[in-house]
Amino acid sequence: MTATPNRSDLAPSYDRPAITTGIVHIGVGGFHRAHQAMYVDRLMRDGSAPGGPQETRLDWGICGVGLLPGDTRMRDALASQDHTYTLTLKHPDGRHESTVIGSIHDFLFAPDDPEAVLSLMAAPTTRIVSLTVTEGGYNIDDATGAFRTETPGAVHDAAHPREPTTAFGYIVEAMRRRRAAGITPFTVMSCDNLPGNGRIARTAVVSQAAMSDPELAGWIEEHVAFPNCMVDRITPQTTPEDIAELRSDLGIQDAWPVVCEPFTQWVLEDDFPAGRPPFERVGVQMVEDVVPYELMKLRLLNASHQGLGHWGRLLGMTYGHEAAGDADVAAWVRAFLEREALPRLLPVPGIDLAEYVDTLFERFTNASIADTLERLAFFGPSGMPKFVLPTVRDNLAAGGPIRLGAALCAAWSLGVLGTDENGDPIPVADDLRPLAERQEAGDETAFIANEEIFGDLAENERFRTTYLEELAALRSQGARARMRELVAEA
Ligand SMILES: NC(=O)c1ccc[n+]([C@@H]2O[C@H](COP(=O)([O-])OP(=O)(O)OC[C@H]3O[C@@H](n4cnc5c(N)ncnc54)[C@H](O)[C@@H]3O)[C@@H](O)[C@H]2O)c1
Ligand SMILES: O=P(O)(O)OC[C@@H](O)[C@@H](O)[C@H](O)[C@H](O)CO
Repeated sequence: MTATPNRSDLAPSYDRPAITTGIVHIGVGGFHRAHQAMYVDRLMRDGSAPGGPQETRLDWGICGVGLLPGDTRMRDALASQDHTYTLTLKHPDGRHESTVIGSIHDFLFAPDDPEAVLSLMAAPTTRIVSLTVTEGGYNIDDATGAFRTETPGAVHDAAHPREPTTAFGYIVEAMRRRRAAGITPFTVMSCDNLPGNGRIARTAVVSQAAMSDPELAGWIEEHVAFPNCMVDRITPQTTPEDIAELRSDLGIQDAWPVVCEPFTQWVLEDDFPAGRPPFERVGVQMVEDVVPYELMKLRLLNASHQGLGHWGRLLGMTYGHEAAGDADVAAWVRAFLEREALPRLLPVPGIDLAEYVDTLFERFTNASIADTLERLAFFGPSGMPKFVLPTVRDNLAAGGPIRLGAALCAAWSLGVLGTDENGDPIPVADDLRPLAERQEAGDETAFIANEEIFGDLAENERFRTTYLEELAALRSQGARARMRELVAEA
C-alpha cells in the first residue's frame, strides 16, 4: 500500500501539512468525496496560485467522521494514504479524468475516541459541521415530518447526552460545550438529497436536544444556522474494477478511489454566521432561496432514478444507462416528468426546465459510470416519499394527473416481491416485502396503507383507485406493455 495515490502530477499543489480543520464532515462516503471535498480541494488549489490567499483556504480543511461500524473501512483506507484519494470523472465518450483530492486531511472513527470528535466539534476553529448520512439517517417520519424519538439511537443519546452515538447526539453535545464556553455555534450543513435538507437537519438536532435539555434546544433553534442546499453529482459505488483500472491505466494504487460523472452542481443558501469558504470562487451557486432548485433536482433527477430503477429492475436490467437507453423506459420517464412533475415545479432562475430534462437523459445514458439500478432503487422506502410522492400529492391537491406516479408505485410494489418479470431475483430492502406479499395474497391496499411511506394516500379515493387499476393492469399486461400504453395515453 502506498502512502498516497502515486502520481505526483495529479497530486494537490498546496501545502497539505499546513491544512487545519474548519469543516467536520459526518458520513464520508462516495458522494462527499466526489462533491464537497472536491470543491474544497478546488479552493485550496485556487488559493495556492502565486499571490493567492492560500492561508485562508487551508483553514477550511475537512476532518471526516464515521459513526457506523462500516466506516472503519473508510478510516483504514484513508489513513493508509495520508487521507488523499483519487477522484475519476468518467465521460460518456470513455475518457477518464483523474485528480488526487487532498482537502480531507484527517478522519476520526467516533467509536474509537468519542472525546476526540467532540473536542474537535467544540473547537472555535470548526465553523461548519456538514452531513451526508443518507435520507434515512435523519430519523424523520415521512408522514408527519417529526423526529422519531423512539429509535434506539435517539433514546440512548437522550439518556446519555454526554456520550452520544448518533450524528445529532454529537452535534447537540458539541453545541452545549460551545454555548458553555461562549463560542459561536458552527453552521450545520446537510448535503443529503432531502427536500429542505437544512430544515430537516434543524428538526433532527433541535428534537434530539429537546429530549434531554429543552433549554439548549431553544438556544440551538435561535442561534444555529442550517442552510438548505441542492447537491448534484451522480456517484456510483466504487467497484473492484475501478480500483484495478486506476492501477492499470495510471499506475495509481488507491485503496478506495471515487468515480463519478463529469457533471456537478451545488446550490447553497448563503447562511453561514460563523463564516464559510469562498465557495462561489469554485463554482458553487450561493443563493438566498434554494427551494426552486431543490424541487427541480429532486423531483426531476431523483424521481427519474426511481422510475429507471423500479421499471428497469422489473424488466431484469442491471444498470442505469441500460434503463435510460431502453426506448420504453425512457419514454415512460419523460412522460412522467413532462405530464406530472414539471407542471408542479416553481420557475427556476436561469434554468430552462425542458433543457434541464434533456441534459438529464444525456447524463443517465453515460455508460462509463456503470451506475447500478440497485443503488438507484434499493432505497425506494426513502426515495419514493421524497422524490415521487410529493409530486403525486401536489397533483392530487391541484387536480393534476397522477396515473404515471401511481403506476410507478405499483411497479415498485411488485419489484419488492424480489423477483423480476423473467423470474430472476432482485435485491430489495426486506422490510417492505411482507406488505407486498399481503398485497399479492389479496389485501390489495396493504402496500400503500403503510403510513410511514404513503402517509394518508391510501385514504385518498382517487389515488387508491388509480393505484389499484395500475396494479391490475401491470399484472395482466406486464411492465413493458403497460408502460407503452401509459405513454400512448397522453
Ligand atoms: N451518490 C450520489 O450520487 C449522491 C448524489 C447526491 C447526493 N447524495 C447524498 O449523499 C448520501 C450518501 O451517498 P453516498 O453515495 O456517499 O453513500 P455511501 O454509502 O458511499 O456513504 C454513506 C455514508 O453515510 C454514513 N451513514 C449512513 N447512515 C448513517 C447514519 N444513520 N448516521 C451516520 N452516518 C451514516 C455511512 O456510514 C457512510 O459513511 C445519499 O444518501 C444522498 O442523500 C448522493
Ligand atoms: O442517493 P439517494 O438514495 O438519495 O438516491 C439515489 C440517486 O438518485 C442519487 O444518489 C443520485 O445519483 C444523485 O442525487 C445525483 O446527484
